[in-house]
Amino acid sequence: MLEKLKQEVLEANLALPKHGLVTFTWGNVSGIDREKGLVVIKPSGVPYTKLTQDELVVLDLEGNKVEGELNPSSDTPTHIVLYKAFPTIGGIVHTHSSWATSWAQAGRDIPAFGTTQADYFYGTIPCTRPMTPVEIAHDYEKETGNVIVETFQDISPEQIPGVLVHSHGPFAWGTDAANAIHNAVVLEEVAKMAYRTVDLNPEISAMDRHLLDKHFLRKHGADAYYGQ
Ligand SMILES: O=C(CO)[C@@H](O)[C@H](O)COP(=O)(O)O
Repeated sequence: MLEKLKQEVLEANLALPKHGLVTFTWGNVSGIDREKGLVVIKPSGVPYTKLTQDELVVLDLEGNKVEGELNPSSDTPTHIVLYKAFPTIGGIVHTHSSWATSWAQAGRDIPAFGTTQADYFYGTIPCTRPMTPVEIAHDYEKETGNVIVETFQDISPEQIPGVLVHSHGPFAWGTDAANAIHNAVVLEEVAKMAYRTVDLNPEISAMDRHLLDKHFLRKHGADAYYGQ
């Protein structure tokens, strides 16, 4: 079942340690087959060095396990909420990557200070509000998805393919698992750059809108400024 998607999700999970985005078993990647309404995700707590395609878990969008012997990632409810709320995304990555997690723990949005961020994020990368004691006690992982959706009520997930979950860490997404990994790597890099930017110049403000538009809106399409 879903062999091609499983291969994509396995490769994306194995890319997490390769890119230095995870320590031990932290983090997880999933992908979705929209036609079948099925999600493939990493099993919970399994070391990446030992992860195999057969250990991936398949679930439906109600969270019912369809295939797999192991328990799915503990963050599965978050992934499912996001797949339901953001119908154009095909893959989701969660990490505790150091720089992005530091912004999440500080409860800070990451403003767009430069073209590196502007090429992938059309402005500020938001941090969610803190969750309430009731939300935490009720179903932390599902409520994490809900607070991300709340944060994006006026933001396009295609234009800002990532978020910082307050007191937890980053989630990134994309058209598929590989694209979500790409956005997760960029998120961590711009989190590092932004910290150093503010450290070098505490008075710095977000980048000029015209430059942001040029880079985000003109990076793709017929008159793209970048690539072949
Ligand atoms: O934040 C947490 C646990 O507190 C999770 O995001 C772990 O980092 C990954 O959990 P699994 O995907 O292995 O269940």
